[in-house]
Amino acid sequence: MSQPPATDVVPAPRGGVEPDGDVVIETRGLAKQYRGTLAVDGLDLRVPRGSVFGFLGPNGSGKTTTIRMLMGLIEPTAGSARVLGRPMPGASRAVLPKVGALIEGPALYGFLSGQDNLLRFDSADPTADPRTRAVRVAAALDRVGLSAAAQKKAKAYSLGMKQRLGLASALLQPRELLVLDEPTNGLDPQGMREIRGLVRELAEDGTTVFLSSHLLDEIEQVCTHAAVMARGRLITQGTVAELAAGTRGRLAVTTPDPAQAVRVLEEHGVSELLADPHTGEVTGELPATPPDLVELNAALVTAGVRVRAFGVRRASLEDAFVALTGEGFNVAG
Ligand SMILES: Nc1ncnc2c1ncn2[C@@H]1O[C@H](COP(=O)(O)OP(=O)(O)OP(=O)(O)O)[C@@H](O)[C@H]1O
Repeated sequence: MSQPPATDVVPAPRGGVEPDGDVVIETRGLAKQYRGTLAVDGLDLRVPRGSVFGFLGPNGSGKTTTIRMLMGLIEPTAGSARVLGRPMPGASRAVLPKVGALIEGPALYGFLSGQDNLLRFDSADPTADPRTRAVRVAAALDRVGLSAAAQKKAKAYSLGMKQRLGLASALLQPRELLVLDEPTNGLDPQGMREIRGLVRELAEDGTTVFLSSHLLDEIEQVCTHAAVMARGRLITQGTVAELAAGTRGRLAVTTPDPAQAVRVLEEHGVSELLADPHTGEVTGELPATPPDLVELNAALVTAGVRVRAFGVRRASLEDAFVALTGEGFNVAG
């Protein structure tokens, strides 16, 4: 039998990112125009295989529209998208069986049990083998921790349980890629923790997970990589560590003398100073060559500023977002 010749030629990484073969989602100039709204504008996205990729942006920034194009549910106005190396929507039939997707909440029948919902999903899949159906449904329920509630009607499930059942439906078949649109939306902190734990476990098993969120701390907690969207445009993408390292971190001083503190800090090169009159906290951006923090603190005290707390806050993705867009990460409705 003839084998393709072995080759050790690996395509050169472009711009420090993974070679093409290791990218599960790639878009070029992807755009979607609705009447009067450019929902997605010239998107170049690269999602490395094996990553937990956070697709981050305030409400209305174009995340769902992008996901719908990636899943072949709507046609782009311009540009192209490849998922698992194949063009979308053209190759939907070949690609979608390898992708588990949960978009805008699971569509469940409330009057059916969790188990019966999954049996129904599975029988609607023409590629699913009916002989192994019961086993696969049981395994999916077990995977998301719903075995004990399998016989309960879905309408009696909590929101978190419904979301987990939705995830189970995406896990009935082995998947190379999971696409989750705002998987923790509306969940309480416990429900969020459960979903985050599940996402981590799935990633450990080798599934690439692409999840959208408008919650920065969620992305920081669970994702290895992220892309930041604002108003339909990609602001940046990379590893979460790289994104957060793009900002220097903010100095924070708590004091009953904020006006004086602002003056002293300004003299020492601290910029973008903000004083919160309610908490007495003064924050600011340290200069590129930061002053010695011990001396800075001493300068405040010498100038008569009473210092309750003093420190540098670790740069977060939120800082990165604010630095990149010049706007706060407020959910824009
Ligand atoms: N079917 C549609 N027709 C017209 N405009 C739309 C349609 N779908 C989305 N939009 C608009 O496109 C923009 C992007 O919406 P999209 O839902 O993709 O954002 P999002 O980041 O996913 O936000 P959310 O988290 O609120 O869903 C918004 O201004 C929205 O109003």
